[in-house]
Parts: sequence; structure tokens; C-alpha cells
Amino acid sequence: MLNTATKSEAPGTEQELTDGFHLVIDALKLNGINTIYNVPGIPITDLGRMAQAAGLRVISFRHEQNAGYAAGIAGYLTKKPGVCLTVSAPGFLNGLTALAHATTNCYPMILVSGSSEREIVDLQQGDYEEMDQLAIAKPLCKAAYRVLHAQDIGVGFARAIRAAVSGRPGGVYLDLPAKLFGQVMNAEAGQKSLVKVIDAAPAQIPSPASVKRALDVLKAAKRPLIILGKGAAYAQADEEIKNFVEKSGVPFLPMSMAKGLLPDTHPQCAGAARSTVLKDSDVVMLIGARLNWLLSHGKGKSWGESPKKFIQVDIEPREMDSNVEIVAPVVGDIGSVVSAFNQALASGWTAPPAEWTKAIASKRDENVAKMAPKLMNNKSPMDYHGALGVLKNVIKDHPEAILVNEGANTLDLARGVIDMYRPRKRLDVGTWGVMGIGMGQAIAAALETGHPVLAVEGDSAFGFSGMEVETICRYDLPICVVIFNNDGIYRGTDVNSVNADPATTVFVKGARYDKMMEAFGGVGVNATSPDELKRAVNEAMASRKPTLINAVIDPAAGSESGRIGNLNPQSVLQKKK
Ligand SMILES: CC(C)(COP(=O)(O)OP(=O)(O)OC[C@H]1O[C@@H](n2cnc3c(N)ncnc32)[C@H](O)[C@@H]1OP(=O)(O)O)[C@@H](O)C(=O)NCCC(=O)NCCSC=O
Repeated sequence: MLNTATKSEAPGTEQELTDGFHLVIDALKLNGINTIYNVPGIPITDLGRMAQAAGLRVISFRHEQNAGYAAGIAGYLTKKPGVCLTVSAPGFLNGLTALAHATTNCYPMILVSGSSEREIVDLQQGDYEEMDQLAIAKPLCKAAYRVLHAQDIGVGFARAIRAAVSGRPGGVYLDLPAKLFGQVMNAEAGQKSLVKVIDAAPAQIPSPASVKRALDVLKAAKRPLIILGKGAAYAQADEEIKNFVEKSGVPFLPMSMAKGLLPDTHPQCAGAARSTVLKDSDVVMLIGARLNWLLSHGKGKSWGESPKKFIQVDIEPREMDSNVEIVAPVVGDIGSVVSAFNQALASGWTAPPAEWTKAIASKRDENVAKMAPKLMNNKSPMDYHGALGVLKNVIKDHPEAILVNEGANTLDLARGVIDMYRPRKRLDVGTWGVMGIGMGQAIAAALETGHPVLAVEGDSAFGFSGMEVETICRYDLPICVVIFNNDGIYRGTDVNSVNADPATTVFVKGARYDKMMEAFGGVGVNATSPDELKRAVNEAMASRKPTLINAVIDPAAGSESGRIGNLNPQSVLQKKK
């Protein structure tokens, strides 16, 4: 359907016209992009209005960073680029953190920003929100483009879409100067200039030799381990991966966002025996997981004394040997690689030695048994385990729900305690351990999947995107936010003994975040015990009403720094003493 902007008036020469606004909308629709995450303002306010009128979902946020995090995670969940639309200069800069985050995490996302006029910007004549946005975005994303002419809008979007999803996915920047939107052209020519991207992320078939090499190394292992990363979850090759893990009989360790690819309760899951499998394994196959800081770079104390051989499956050849030698690199998309593994396995495979799998099972059972009583305590105010024990059961009863999780202690403890049962149901802070993804990711998760969302947030982490509770209420989304409120960062007990200022890590004592939700018409609950928390979350899951639960946690509970104590200056100093 032609999106006619207007008709030319000249008698006898009447023709259908279109303009930059409509061509942008048509380019998105043609490529199956139906949702825009945006914050309105100059020069893109009308673009948002017109896109909504043309049937796109345009979700307006209170801050571009949250709209950007929403777009990034939408890309992760759907394998289509999530689109974030911002105003120029400050709005663009607010969106950049999320663009860089998407690139780092390999989420396909396009940041589309309006910008001021090239002629004035280049001569630095002081335009409204003047900034060379293209130059600033370039180092933070996979690709950056600017469209100057309406007839190039189709190509501009085609390039952005392909760059975002092909190979290793990531963030792309698309710069649209204000003048572009008003440029008028013949509607038929405009439609012809649009590009439907065919096969945007082509399968990358691994070489048979690399597949054989990898399986030969895995087969020869006495203590093999598979590590699943969020790249494996992104691939949406869930059945193939499950078949491979089960047919091979190799224990698997899910990275945080790969939890649920196979259930955490699966007999081969080594999540609760993490230290043991890292230390004692002799061959490690990484599938869509990188040997970065989250895996201690593949070396050092966490990996123990026993020599290791690494096999790595990744779509990006340059990922290989990034930290240690990869003896069997397999370059390809994860679906194609794992399917090739499965074909090879069909002609015969011997399961790993029982001694190894039994040792892991026994360590896992020991850790689980150690944790179990802690999860059942009914203390008031709550400690982390008492509160998380409740939420663990909520996800067990609602495996379709999406868990969003950020914080320090709240993140680290929830990761271990809350079992996941289905793929791509756990969305957290990702590669950077960033604070602030909470409400943006929760909103996109609810919108993109239609499933209820449980956002488990540290009080500090929530603060970065807290204003979006208004957005949650405005769109009436089935999101239940649980804030672990311990009055501060890490803990709420620090004291400044020098002057009257509060200590740097403490917040207002006894704050009532639930009142924020009530201010916008949502349900607010103050929960001081696990029983109260359980009642409130179950009610939120059943009603699907926007809900915020202020879960009162003992300010003294938890550790100072979560699991990243060695990155915390104070604990480094303490260690040095
Ligand atoms: C890199 C890490 C995965 C490594 O963490 P680790 O503590 O080594 O491992 P975890 O997986 O968290 O597991 C901790 C321990 O719990 C055990 N474990 C795991 N699951 C379970 C269950 N279900 N039951 C019992 N025990 C369990 C696991 O085997 C480990 O014990 P053992 O096997 O006995 O060791 C983590 O530090 C991480 O993701 N960090 C990111 C933090 C972050 O991004 N923070 C940002 C915000 S901070 C801003 O200030």
C-alpha cells in the first residue's frame, strides 16, 4: 500500500507524492519491523506520530537510554533489529550507551537519530543541537550511515538492517538529518527506491574439517564440559542444542543468559558445580560463549591446574585465540554448527566416563542441599535467600515468564538461586555488568513476547531506569517489579564518620518504592516477609497488572561487592592490608 504524503497541485501535472517521513515508515514496514522504541522531540516527533498512524507500534519512553536498552533486547529476543528513535545531540547521546551495550552484547539494534543540518554542522555555525553524530557513533557500533536524500532512505535502512543482523550481530547507527524528512518525491519512484532485505543473516556453514576436528577433541576427553553462552540462546537453535547436549552426554554449564536453554534442573546441568567443572575439566567446548572476564579469560586460579583444551564455536573468526589457544575453532552460525555436530554424532558416540559425570552430580547435589534451607527462611525483614526462595518458586510455576535481573547482590544471588526452564527467559546485565537495563528490558520483553515479566532489581540498579514505571503503567504491561530494598548499594549500613553527609553508598532509609507505582495507577505493595512477598507476586502474575513490590531486605544482609569484590577498590585495599 502506497503511503501517499500529498498530491502536487499544478493543474494537469497532478501526481502522487511521498516524503522522507513516509519513506522511513515504509522502509521499516517492508522489512517486517513493526515496533519503534522512542522518545519524541525535535526533529522526530512527527515521524513517531505518523508511524503510529501507519500501524507501527511506537512506544514512547521517558529517557532514550531505556528506549535503547529496550530496542537492544528486542533484537536479542526476535533476531530482527530493534529500532530506537531519538532526537538529535542530547537524545542521541543518551541512546549511545545502549547502542554500545548492544554492540558489546551482540544484540542487533539500530539507533536512528534525527540530526541538525549538515551545512551548518560542518561549518560549526551553531545549529540547534549541533553535533557531528555520525563521527561520534562510529567507534561504538558495527556500522554507521547517514542518509542525505529521500531516494536513499531505502538503501540506508537496508544497509543498517543487514549490518545489524548478519555475521556477529550488533548495534548500527543511522543518522537522519531533519531536512530529509520533509523532502518530497514522486511516490512511485519512492516506493521503487525501497529495498526489501533478502536473507539478511545468511547461514554460515562450518567446514566439515573443523567439525570433525572439534568432535575428535571432544571424544578423546576424559572430563569434557560444554559451556553455553547467550550466543547459543540467540541462535534459536534450541532443539538442535538440546539434542547435541543429550546425545553427547557431556555436562553443560550455562552462562547467565543461556540459563534455561536446557532446564537448570536437567541432570547434565553443572550450574551448581561451577568451580568444580571449570577446575577439573580437560576439554571445554564453548558454544556462543566468549572467554572474557565472566570466564576469567580461560586461565588462572578458577581454571585449576589440569591442562585444558578449548574448542570454540562462534560466528566470528576473530573471536578465536582471543585469550588462550583454541585447539579446535569452528566458525559458523550456531544452528548450522550444532546441526553438523548432530549428524556426525549419529554415526556413533561414546558418553563421557561415568566417574566424571558422577563427581559433578555429587558436587551439584551438595551445593543445592546446602542452599535449600536458606531459601526457606521466613525472616522479617528478609534476607536475600528468603526473598529469592519465593521468586524461585514463582518462576517454577510460571516457566513462560521472563525474568529480568540486575543489581549487585540481587543479581549474583538470583542467578544461582532462580532456576530457568526455557530458552531466552533470563535477561540480565550482559557482558558489561551494566546497571540500568531493568525497565527498558522489562518493557520490551513484555511487548515482544506477550508473556508476564518478573523484574528482580537491586534498589540501586532500579534507580537508573525507575521513571519508566510510568511507561509500564501507560501501556498497561504485565510487569511485576520486585525491588530488593536494603537502603543502599551493596548494603545499607555504611556510615560517614567525617561529616553530616550520608555515606556514599547509602540511600534514604525505609524508602517506599511501591508508592512510585501507585502514583501512576499501578499496584504498589510493601512486603516485609517472604509470605507477603509470595502473596503479592502471585497476585501480580495472576492479574497481569503493572505491579511494584518494595521487598524490605535487611540492610546488613549481603556482601559488600557481590561477586565482583576484586573490582571494588575498598576490597582491593582490604586485601592489600
Ligand atoms: C563471572 C561469574 C559468572 C562468576 O560467578 P561465580 O560466583 O564464580 O559463579 P556463580 O555461577 O554465580 O555461582 C556461585 C556458586 O553458586 C553455585 N551455584 C550455582 N547455582 C546454584 C544452585 N542452583 N544451587 C546451589 N548452588 C549453586 C555455583 O556452583 C558456585 O559454587 P561453587 O561451584 O562451589 O563455586 C559471576 O561473577 C558473574 O556473572 N558476574 C557478573 C556480575 C555482574 O555483572 N555484576 C554487575 C553489577 S555489579 C556493580 O557494582
